Amino acid sequence: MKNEKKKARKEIWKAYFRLVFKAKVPWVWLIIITAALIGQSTLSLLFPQYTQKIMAGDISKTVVYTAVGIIVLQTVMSGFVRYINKIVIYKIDVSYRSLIWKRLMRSPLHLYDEVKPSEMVSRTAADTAQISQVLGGLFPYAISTVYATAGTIIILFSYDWKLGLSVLIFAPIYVITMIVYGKWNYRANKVAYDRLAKLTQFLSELLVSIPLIKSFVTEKKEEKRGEANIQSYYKASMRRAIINWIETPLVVFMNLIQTILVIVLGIYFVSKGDITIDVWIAFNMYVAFLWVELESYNRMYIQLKVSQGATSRIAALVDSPLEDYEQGKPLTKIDADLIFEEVSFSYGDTHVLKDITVTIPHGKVTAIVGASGGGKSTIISLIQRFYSPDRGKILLGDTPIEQYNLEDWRNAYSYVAQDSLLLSGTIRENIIYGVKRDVSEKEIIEAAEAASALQFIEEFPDGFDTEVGESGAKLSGGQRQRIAIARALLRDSQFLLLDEPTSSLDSRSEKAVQDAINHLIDGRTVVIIAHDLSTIQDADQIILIDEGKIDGVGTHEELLETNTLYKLFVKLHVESSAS
Ligand SMILES: Nc1ncnc2c1ncn2[C@@H]1O[C@H](COP(=O)(O)OP(=O)(O)OP(=O)(O)O)[C@@H](O)[C@H]1O
Repeated sequence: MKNEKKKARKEIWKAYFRLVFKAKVPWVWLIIITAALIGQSTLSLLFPQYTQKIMAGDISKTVVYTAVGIIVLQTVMSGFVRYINKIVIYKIDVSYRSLIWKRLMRSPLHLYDEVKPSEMVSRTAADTAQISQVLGGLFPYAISTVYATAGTIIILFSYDWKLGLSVLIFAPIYVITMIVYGKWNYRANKVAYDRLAKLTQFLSELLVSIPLIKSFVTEKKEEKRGEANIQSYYKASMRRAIINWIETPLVVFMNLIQTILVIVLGIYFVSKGDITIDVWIAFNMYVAFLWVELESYNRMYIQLKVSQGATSRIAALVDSPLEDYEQGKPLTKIDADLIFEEVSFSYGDTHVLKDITVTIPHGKVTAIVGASGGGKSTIISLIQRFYSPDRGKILLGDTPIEQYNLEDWRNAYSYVAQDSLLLSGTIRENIIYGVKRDVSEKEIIEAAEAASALQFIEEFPDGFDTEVGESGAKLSGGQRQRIAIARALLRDSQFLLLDEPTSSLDSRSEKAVQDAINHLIDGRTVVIIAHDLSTIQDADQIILIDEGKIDGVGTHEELLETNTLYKLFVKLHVESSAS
């Protein structure tokens, strides 16, 4: 257990170390801020010496002006330090946010299976802010505080070692108390942070599910769940506030004991003639200074501990492998048969595909059919190289597909999903999204027309300049699908992957989208997951998938003759259409 803790501590330091070198940390600014803080501490260390001189009756111009100069310089520097510090923190912030954003764009899809999108949001926004506070704020302060503490202790001893010892004897009691308190305070902080993260996750998930909540009339239930989360965060915050508050009386109490000790000992030494009153006053100022420094260790410790969660999450993201867009054979077209050779695949422990061996012929339409959850979409994901098979190979002709450059591979096909997502922006921007060549207005109009989308687009007052809203929310499902088909037409890939593009539509929209699909698939290699009998019947080849295995391959007629499951599938389909 102890060893594990030690290992975890070592790991977290390693994570800080790695992160420092992963992003563009503004080293020059960091050095400037650290130097400025050390300069400020040096002024603080000098000031009591001039106070002492004045107390001893030396009111020469040099002494008075220097003392005033120190105060003025300190005030100016503290403003400067605060300003520079903000700059450093923002610069670090921006470099980590950019780094994380780039990694999120280049991370393989399975990362998103493991981490919820709302958590990704908090990694990009909140976790990065914590790291930059630590690297840009805490580390320079820690260096200058260590410098100031060492300086104060040396000066205290140089005044009078017995008085110095009286302070130092008391310091361990203070440090131990503060470590115990610090751990307690850290736990309270952590609970509050965790509950805030839970509340944020809850809100981001629920707010995109409002239609679901309304249609199932679960508002009251969700109100209660939300209220429970809000209250739970409130309680943790209150607890944290009380524990934070305890710090003040605790420090005041210990400060009092220390001050009494210094006063009593001071009176004793002054009365004995060992030290003068001015030395004693300066000594007291240094003791007060030391307390301020010791207090800041406690705050830094808590900040460091609280930031550890964020650090390890960001380090895990930064260390996870990225998709490689650079290596691999160049490819312009997918122009050979696609061959699955004994392909098996699992999502974690869920075995989905088992020993799939099949050929998707070039230039033909292949329909994949089968019961829900059988693994049809997974086949399309494997073709897109979102995941790699656990066993077996997928070949283009006789070359394994992972040998091709990934960017070329993904540029070589077009994909239309079950419910196509659009991005906020205009209809035009969405139609040309991902089309990597210049397209004329005429081409856009032609693509929209072929996708049976022109009519509804022209009915909008702003036509192609109509804003589609977040994720295309201002359009209907059928309209979104037709825009996605227009996009696929403009990409003009010879290889198409269509994942039940009409599944979520009513029969009128389905008809419009079906017309668009017929335009799209004409003369191309197509893999289409289909549920409508007309698409299936027209396909050159049908692959019937059942529970991750291939149950039959052939044309509609062949399968009707030979495959019991297919016969049942068609019978059910005809019955459901009739009803
Ligand atoms: N990202 C994922 N992580 C874990 N399991 C997954 C993931 N995607 C799919 N699955 C599981 O894999 C199995 C096959 O899913 P897949 O989407 O390939 O089936 P499908 O035949 O396309 O189903 P449908 O017709 O309902 O779309 C299901 O049991 C599903 O729960």
